[in-house]
Amino acid sequence: MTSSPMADSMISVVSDLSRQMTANSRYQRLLDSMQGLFPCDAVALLQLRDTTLHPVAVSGLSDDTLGRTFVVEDQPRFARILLSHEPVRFEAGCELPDPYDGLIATADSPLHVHDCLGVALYIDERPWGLLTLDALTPGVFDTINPTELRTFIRLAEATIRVSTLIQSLQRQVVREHEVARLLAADMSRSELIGESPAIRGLIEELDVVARSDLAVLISGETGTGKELVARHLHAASSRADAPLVYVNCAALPENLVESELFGHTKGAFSGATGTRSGKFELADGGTLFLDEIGEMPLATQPKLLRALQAGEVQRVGSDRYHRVDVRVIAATNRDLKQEVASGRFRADLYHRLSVYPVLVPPLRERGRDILLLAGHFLELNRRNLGLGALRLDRSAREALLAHDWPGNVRELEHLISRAVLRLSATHRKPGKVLSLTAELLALPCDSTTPVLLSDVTEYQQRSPGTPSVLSLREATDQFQRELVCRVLRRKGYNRTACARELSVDPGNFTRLLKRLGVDVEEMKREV
Ligand SMILES: Nc1ncnc2c1ncn2[C@@H]1O[C@H](COP(=O)(O)OP(=O)(O)OP(=O)(O)O)[C@@H](O)[C@H]1O
Repeated sequence: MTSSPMADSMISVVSDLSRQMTANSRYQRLLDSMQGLFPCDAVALLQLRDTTLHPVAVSGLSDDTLGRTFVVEDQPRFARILLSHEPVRFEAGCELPDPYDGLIATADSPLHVHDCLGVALYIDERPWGLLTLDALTPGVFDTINPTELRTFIRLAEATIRVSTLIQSLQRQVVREHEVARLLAADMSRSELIGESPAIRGLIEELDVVARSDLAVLISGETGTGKELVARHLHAASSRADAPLVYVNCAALPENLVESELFGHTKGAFSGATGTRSGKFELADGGTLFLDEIGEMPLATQPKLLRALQAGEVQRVGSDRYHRVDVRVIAATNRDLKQEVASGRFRADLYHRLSVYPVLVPPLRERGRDILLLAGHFLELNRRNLGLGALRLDRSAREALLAHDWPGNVRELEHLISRAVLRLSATHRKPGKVLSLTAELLALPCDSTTPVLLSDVTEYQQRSPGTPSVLSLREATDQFQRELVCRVLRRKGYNRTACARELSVDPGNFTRLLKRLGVDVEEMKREV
């Protein structure tokens, strides 16, 4: 039995359908079969995205063709092919400009003698893109059998259909994994510990507002538990089975804000190597938590406001809008009303976000909750370090209750972790109940940045010029100032990079600079 070239090509393309390969290789193999079957010097497959054609596979055209795009409006040949449901042929003498002018890899004769043929491809009745064939020999397309061409086009459409289906399933799997990861993180930490009237009142209020979809603005000093409050709200809401997506507005680089929040299409900007969903899309059906909202630059606030008002987002580089169903919770340790008054925060965005304002009380107003929380952190550390029972002795309890906690619950958490670590280094006997004393707690004056007491002592010994009468607070500040300046210089005055290096939240880092009186702009000028 003899086989025809058409039958061989069909068998090759059809068997590729059931093979595992990337969309690009699938398309490339389709074009190779096409070039073997029909007399031509170049073939190309172009995908229509909005109003532009993007080459996704080429054969016989110069390598850079894949990096180009063709605006349909500027290319009358492509426009004509897209409008037709039949193959469109452009004879050698056709006056319309050739989009591949200069791109045919083997061309050594003048381009105007080309024969071109193009076919629009349809997937689910909608135009997907087009296939083009170019030949250097005029009239060569006369020999093409129209039935074979039609058969091949249907096969090409089936290949594209399979490929897009596989891609969308892969995207769905990636999204589901991401959602599952976020859900697991949500489940883990949303319990708010506290029995004081301040915390009981807060929890009652949260349980009421959780049932609604109102935008909540959580305010409170640093480390009071605003993120935990957001987790609690989400976990108690009807959206608990959908993700809570976290965005740190202080850490969003200004040039990437839009792409982080709304996503981007492939090639939207240099570095955008693939299509990516933004935080809004990831939070669809769930909650978007905008932490440190007060740090969001004024220039980006209108973009956020627009998305919140319209309930739809546009990926960077795309003309299309996606509807999203997102509940927004924002948090700040700034006085946002004051920020509005001084022109640093937009009033309209403030009103949009603060439909239901919630204030998280500072730790110093929670009375004996300090001891409950200390017990909670002791237990966490005990488990992590595999220790036996741990307790606070009387001196430790009194010291904890007497301190005014400028760094709030986070300060307490760090303090207990350090003390347990010190204790575990010296007492390793199994089965013994270990007691934490006030001395071991070594309560610092400020712990927004966890600096060890030993670091400060070492600093004082290293700096002969430092007067020995420095208080612990002064010595700590001086040590922090020097450390911060050193890291700033090393990191080219990039605050985000410095915050990362010092393991400090970027918002806290900015506040630390302010407190220490470090003026980055001034430092730059001095260089
Ligand atoms: N009531 C609480 N019960 C248990 N843990 C708490 C409580 N409040 C805060 N924490 C813990 O204290 C730490 C700091 O809390 P969180 O990060 O929520 O504070 P924050 O107010 O968002 O801080 P920042 O203003 O710096 O962003 C976290 O580890 C959190 O789990």
